[in-house]
Amino acid sequence: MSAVRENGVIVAIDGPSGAGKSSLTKLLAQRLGYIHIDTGAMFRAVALMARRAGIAVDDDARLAELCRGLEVSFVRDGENCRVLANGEDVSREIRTEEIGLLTSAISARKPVREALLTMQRAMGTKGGVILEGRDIGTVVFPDAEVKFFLSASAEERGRRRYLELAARGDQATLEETIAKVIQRDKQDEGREHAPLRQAEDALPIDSTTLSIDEVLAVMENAVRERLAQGDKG
Ligand SMILES: Nc1ncnc2c1ncn2[C@@H]1O[C@H](COP(=O)(O)OP(=O)(O)O)[C@@H](O)[C@H]1O
Ligand SMILES: Nc1ccn([C@H]2C[C@H](O)[C@@H](COP(=O)(O)OP(=O)(O)O)O2)c(=O)n1
Repeated sequence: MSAVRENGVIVAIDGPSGAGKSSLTKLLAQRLGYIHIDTGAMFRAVALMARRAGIAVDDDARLAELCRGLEVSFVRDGENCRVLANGEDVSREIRTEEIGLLTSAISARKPVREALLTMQRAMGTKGGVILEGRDIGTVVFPDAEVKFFLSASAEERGRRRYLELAARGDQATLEETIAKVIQRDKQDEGREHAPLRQAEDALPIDSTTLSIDEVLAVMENAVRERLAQGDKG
């Protein structure tokens, strides 16, 4: 059990694409007054900048150089959070399915993981943060006080992503979207460095048949129970 941190505890929410990590992290952060750290957005920013620079996904030397010169920051914009890469608002560009697939490949590269690991630990060490991603509870903050592993069936996650894309005018079919979700799962789970997996001490939540509010209630209760324990020393 780690010493009480300056700003509160660290909450880790890991899980596959479409499980609800971003939605729940945003809501839980609002409920707790915590900072929301979208680590996926950080990897997406790297992928966007690499594509712009024409860097191949396996060119580790150039990816390492890119990361050394990259600052990813989050700026509150009312209810939402803007993602800045070296000061440029890339919030929309990083959310395309093309960047999502490219990110899955680039995030498997060791120099990229090492660079973002340093940034993520610097952002969260004092606590009072909720980090969402694939390896928060296993690699970034193995001593996080509260860990969740949020999942859902591939079909349900594909359906959610399909509805999200359709709302943005994307023409992808449901079948195509489910296939892409499964492809990303395989890439995220099968890579050598920091693969997606459930931490042994994470609370698993299968959201396949749960609403966002039902998942939020489970998460908020678990965090408040842990905070109460901390008060007892
Ligand atoms: N439990 C749920 N039930 C129904 N829809 C959900 C649920 N959780 C998330 N969603 C929806 O699914 C889509 C993907 O959620 P998101 O939070 O982006 O997942 P992730 O960050 O894990 O990829 C969003 O449109 C979101 O509103
Ligand atoms: N901590 C993290 C976060 C994301 N990634 C990788 C794996 C994902 O395929 C991409 C994009 O992550 P993101 O969370 O934005 O993707 P989803 O919203 O879950 O579809 O980045 C990672 O390797 N480690």
